[in-house]
Amino acid sequence: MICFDAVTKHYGATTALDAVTVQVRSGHVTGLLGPNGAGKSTAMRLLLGLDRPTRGRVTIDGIPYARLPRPLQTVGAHLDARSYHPRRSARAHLLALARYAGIPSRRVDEVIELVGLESVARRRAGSFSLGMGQRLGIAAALLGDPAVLVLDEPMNGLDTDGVRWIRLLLKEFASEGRTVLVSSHLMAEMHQTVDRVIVMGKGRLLADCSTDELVSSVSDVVVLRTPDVAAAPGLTRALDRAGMSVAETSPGELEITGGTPARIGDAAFDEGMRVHSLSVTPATLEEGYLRLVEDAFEFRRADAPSASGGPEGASR
Ligand SMILES: Nc1ncnc2c1ncn2[C@@H]1O[C@H](COP(=O)(O)OP(=O)(O)OP(=O)(O)O)[C@@H](O)[C@H]1O
Repeated sequence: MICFDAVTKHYGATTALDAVTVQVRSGHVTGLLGPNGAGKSTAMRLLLGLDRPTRGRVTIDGIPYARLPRPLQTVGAHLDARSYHPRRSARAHLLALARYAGIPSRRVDEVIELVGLESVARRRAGSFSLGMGQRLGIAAALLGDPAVLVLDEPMNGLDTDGVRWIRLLLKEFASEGRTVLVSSHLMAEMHQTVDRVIVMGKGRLLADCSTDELVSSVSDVVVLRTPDVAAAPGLTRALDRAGMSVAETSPGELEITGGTPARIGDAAFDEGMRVHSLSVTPATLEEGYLRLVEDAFEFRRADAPSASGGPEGASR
């Protein structure tokens, strides 16, 4: 388990992290989400001992990264798709890392196979595409067969196959009881990959919950189609009384939020309306995330006494 305990990080006048306390649990793929500048990379760097917190502590199973006896065998990290020597081959790069960490060289061939780089392993890494660089970075992260995996935007540059591959890899990793922390701006992909989310905004923790909880904070949209256009105003009033919100998007087509198809279908029946279709568009992680971030910052704008101070807001 990774623990951030009241972690603050200042860079001059910028507060990159503001008293963040959160845990990243084992056995889950946790998405670290937030707008640009939210503090995601800073959190990862502090976790990996690449920078020091101004206040607070970050630990991995109770130990700060710098004091881990075998760091590469404990935490595998991939922060940058181009973090290799361009003239070295992929295999030579991994061999050098393995030698440094006391990892047997046969593990290098294992991870090369695991990430699908066998055919290019002896090519200079400088000639790699962004996607191949991502695979090499992930190979390096997996080298020590670590219990914790930390990946910053690992899906960038990967093709559809590659994205699917990494999704399955991370899920399998977590199903073995390991800890996975992954950041990405690709919300549709995150929705399919992560089962927990940590959402940051302007250095603060906005949410720490399951993906399902965040998604269910926004409603599914139900679209009703009817040939009985004249009955639409009556149904709209009935649904409105029942606490749903309705928009007539075209004659005979209503877009309804806050209700289930069963409740809407029953209400239409009571109004004597024939219904030709009721289709549900499920809420997405992107919508839940956007609602959370927008609410957090609107709330602060309205209540903040000054630009530097504001209420704790939407942490939950
Ligand atoms: N080395 C640094 N020196 C000065 N300011 C920094 C440094 N690193 C980060 N910051 C600032 O800290 C804040 C958080 O940056 P960070 O890179 O952690 O955000 P992020 O959530 O990873 O953003 P992105 O999604 O754009 O990668 C930003 O305002 C950034 O400008």
